[in-house]
Amino acid sequence: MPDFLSVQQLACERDDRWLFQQLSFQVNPGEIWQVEGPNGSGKTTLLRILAGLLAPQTGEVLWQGTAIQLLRASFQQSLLYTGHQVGVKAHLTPVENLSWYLGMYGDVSSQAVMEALAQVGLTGYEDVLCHHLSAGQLRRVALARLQLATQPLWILDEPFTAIDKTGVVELEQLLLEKAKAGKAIILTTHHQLNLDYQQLHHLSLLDYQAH
Ligand SMILES: Nc1ncnc2c1ncn2[C@@H]1O[C@H](COP(=O)(O)OP(=O)(O)OP(=O)(O)O)[C@@H](O)[C@H]1O
Repeated sequence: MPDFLSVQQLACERDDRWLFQQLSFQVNPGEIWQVEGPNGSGKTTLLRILAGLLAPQTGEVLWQGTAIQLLRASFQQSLLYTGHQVGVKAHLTPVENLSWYLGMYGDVSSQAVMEALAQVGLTGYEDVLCHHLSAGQLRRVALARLQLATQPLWILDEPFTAIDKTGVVELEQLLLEKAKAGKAIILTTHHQLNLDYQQLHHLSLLDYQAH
């Protein structure tokens, strides 16, 4: 049985500078991987490579044994990727955003959408246009997607940005619950995850810098 996601000998150069070299690791269901490193060390770049949005100079990413660039659509169907931007449409309400987003992955009942919004603390804001919401509330709309996401692999770039203390604890618990249910989660955050979980791994990009 091949690894779920296998990262092999990646190297990436930006502006004549190697961000990382000889970077290999394997991700399996139930694992959470926190990618660490200072500003500019290449965390977002690595996540974009893992999501198939950027090609590395060398190395490859295999999804269940096959290089992701050969899989394209089937890999994208298996992946939930959230970038730096919240990816929420300002001219739609939270309900409309979630319905639109989830519609791409199949039917989700409106009750499930309302429950997901309630779980991220947006009760009462379901039908407010998103451009009237605060930065943290917008981030929470994006996080409501995680409540409903069915993809087995999650790649989350800075999901804790703009989230208040209560939201941070709630998001940590959500990630834990989903990992225990079998999701594989790779994320970046400058926040120290407060998770007592044996399958939490730390990957420091400082260990893969060129010497
Ligand atoms: N499109 C691009 N073209 C050229 N260089 C880029 C591009 N995007 C990022 N870089 C460079 O790559 C390096 C790594 O950037 P990246 O965004 O991956 O870092 P990061 O570790 O995620 O940083 P932060 O913690 O600040 O979010 C930076 O030096 C940046 O200037």
